[in-house]
Amino acid sequence: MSGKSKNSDTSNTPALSRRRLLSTAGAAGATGLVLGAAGGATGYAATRDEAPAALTTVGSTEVMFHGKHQPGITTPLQASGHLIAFDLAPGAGRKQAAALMRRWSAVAQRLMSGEPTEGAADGPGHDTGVALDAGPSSLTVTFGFGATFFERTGLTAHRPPGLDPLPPFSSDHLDAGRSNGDLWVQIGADDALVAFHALRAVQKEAASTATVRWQMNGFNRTPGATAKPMTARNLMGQIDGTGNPKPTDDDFATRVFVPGGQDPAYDWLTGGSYAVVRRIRMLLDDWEKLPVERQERVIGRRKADGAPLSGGTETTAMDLDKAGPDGKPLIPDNAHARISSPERNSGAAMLRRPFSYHDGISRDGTPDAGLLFICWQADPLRGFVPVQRKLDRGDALSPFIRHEASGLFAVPGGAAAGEYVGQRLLES
Ligand SMILES: C=CC1=C(C)c2cc3[nH]c(cc4nc(cc5[nH]c(cc1n2)c(C)c5CCC(=O)O)C(CCC(=O)O)=C4C)c(C)c3C=C
Ligand SMILES: [Fe+2]
Repeated sequence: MSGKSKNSDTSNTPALSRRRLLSTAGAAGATGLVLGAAGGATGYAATRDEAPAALTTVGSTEVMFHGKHQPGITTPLQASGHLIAFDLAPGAGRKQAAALMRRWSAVAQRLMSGEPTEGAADGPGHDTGVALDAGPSSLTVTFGFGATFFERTGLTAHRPPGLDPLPPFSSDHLDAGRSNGDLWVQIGADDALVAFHALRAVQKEAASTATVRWQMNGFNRTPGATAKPMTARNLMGQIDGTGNPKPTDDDFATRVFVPGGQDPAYDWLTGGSYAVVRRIRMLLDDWEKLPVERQERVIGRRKADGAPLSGGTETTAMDLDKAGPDGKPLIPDNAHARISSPERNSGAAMLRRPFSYHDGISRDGTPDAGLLFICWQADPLRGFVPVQRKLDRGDALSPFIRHEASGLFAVPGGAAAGEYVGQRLLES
């Protein structure tokens, strides 16, 4: 696995990075927990010359930048994530946006392969050194365009209908300042410093072309923290992601990626996808007061192992018709998993790929924590929108969550070698 892409859609020959060759972080891989314990308490300082050793799988795993689809969509969840949205600066139009996408793509490619950025010491491309000792660590950088990007760049004829604004939902408590944006970048990595390094590089390259509109930070479980790989848990403690479409499903690609052969005006989006981003706060003080059996009825699945309340294991299909001895359905009528299931939504499905977030404690003492819900689909009107409409009308989870920010972005297909992301739109 070492040095190989985990993303089959973007897999390619792995590059041996300079950073990896110079790395002394391999010592962490070799000594593992010992370094973890000592390093954590006292910091680590080499006391004698130590031969560089191979990086662990976590550090050395590289996801390819070039490919049919952008990385960060089917890539396994990473431990650390940053979302950042930009607005084009006054006076910046199509030409400046194209130059920015070219710069961002070059930076993303270098960082994802474990190389530092390149640039003059006093320029935006100057590497900050934050990730110097680390390998690629499954870094992905994914770029998207919001509806307003097309007006700003004079490309409204190429704005796809899938970018029409999301409808309002009764449960929305949206903060406009933390919603939408001309450009959106999703960064994920299995090392927090590698992810932060990429965030700074992306922000600095935006230079005078685009200004930050909002930025959010998230996390997931660290690879290796569980005895076996498993579906992630969220901050409510639930196993979250079980019902996701699987890359092995026959209809996976048609559900998640925009097909070719549509209106030529939107050809640039072939192989791309739409990302719906929602910052959903969890009202954890209320949730944690519920006994586990009630929590399980809210979702319709068991907390310990994610199995449906109709029986079986996590991977057993939910039996929505199965009733208990009292004649009532074992998976309650308002259970979140029932209401959101494709079976109850004319097949509507999406690939959920979230990060958890914790932004500290609010003045009232409650944690500002929840889910940076990101879902991917070929068409939001056949993915997020119908499902959220239905959830909005009677989901048992609703009293325990609050949608606080929202974004919808068209994410172009992956860049071919020698191309930058979005080139097919910006040079159409
Ligand atoms: C509109 C889409 C969805 C929002 C918003 C949403 C928020 C949300 N969900 C959980 C926790 C769980 N969701 C689960 C399943 C599930 N959720 C959605 C959609 C939205 N969730 C779908 C399509 C599904 C899959 C349904 C199916 O096919 O069975 C589950 C069960 C496990 C799983 O399948 O992933 C949990 C748990 C939270 C906490 C949350 C907002 C904070
Ligand atoms: Fe859900």
